[in-house]
Amino acid sequence: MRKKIVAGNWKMNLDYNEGLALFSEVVNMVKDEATGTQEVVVCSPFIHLHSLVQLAKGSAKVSVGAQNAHQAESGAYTGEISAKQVKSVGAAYVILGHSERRQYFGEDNALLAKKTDVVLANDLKPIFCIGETLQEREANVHFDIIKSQLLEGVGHLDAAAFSKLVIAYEPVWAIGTGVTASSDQAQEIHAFIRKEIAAKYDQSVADATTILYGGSCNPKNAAELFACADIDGGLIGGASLKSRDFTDIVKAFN
Ligand SMILES: O=C(CO)COP(=O)(O)O
Repeated sequence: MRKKIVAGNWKMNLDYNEGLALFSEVVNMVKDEATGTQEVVVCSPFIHLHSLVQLAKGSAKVSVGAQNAHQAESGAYTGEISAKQVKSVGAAYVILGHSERRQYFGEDNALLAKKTDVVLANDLKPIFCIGETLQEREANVHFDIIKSQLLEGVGHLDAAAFSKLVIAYEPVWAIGTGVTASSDQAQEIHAFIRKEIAAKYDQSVADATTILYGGSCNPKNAAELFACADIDGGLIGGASLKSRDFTDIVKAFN
């Protein structure tokens, strides 16, 4: 069956020492918790990755991920980081397609398809984000948007490659706003995503795909969201910056 995952996305927060201190607390707190969460992933800025991987050694449950990788294997791309470089420090995951990358850095589905290929070729697991804006939801085109983000971004993969992905549904209107999708709204979209995966591949691929919810997820609403049939965990922004809140979300799977 699919894995239950809680992932933190620190975004562009925390200096080096702050990140190490927070991560050490999370590793310690998560260690002893009885929870249905099978894997805890922390997606940090690049500067932390190597040290976090070292700190995570010995923790069966905690993995480390990056928040982006360039679509080229290597080359003259000043300021960029490749998937191979991320892999070389021992990270396991890379977030791709986050709405902040789509919005502020112009990443579209075609570019994200290339990034997905390079990330997979380097034996890293993409956490592939999709989700509609408020205007798209109000215009009632959110299902079309989500379907095209899914199919144009990762629909070119064969079933074996697709099965390495984690999908994250993050409605843009819920990110950092304090407005969470209701559990009914989130479950509706998660079930839709799973149905689309089944249509593209088959039911066994769909049933095995972890689909995370992200957007103002916090210790108060996590249990209700995670109890939904098609919600397999969370991608947590703001609340991942506080060890107690993040660990309480990890504990919300019971
Ligand atoms: O964007 C997110 C995670 O990737 C969600 O952010 P918040 O949890 O801060 O709303």
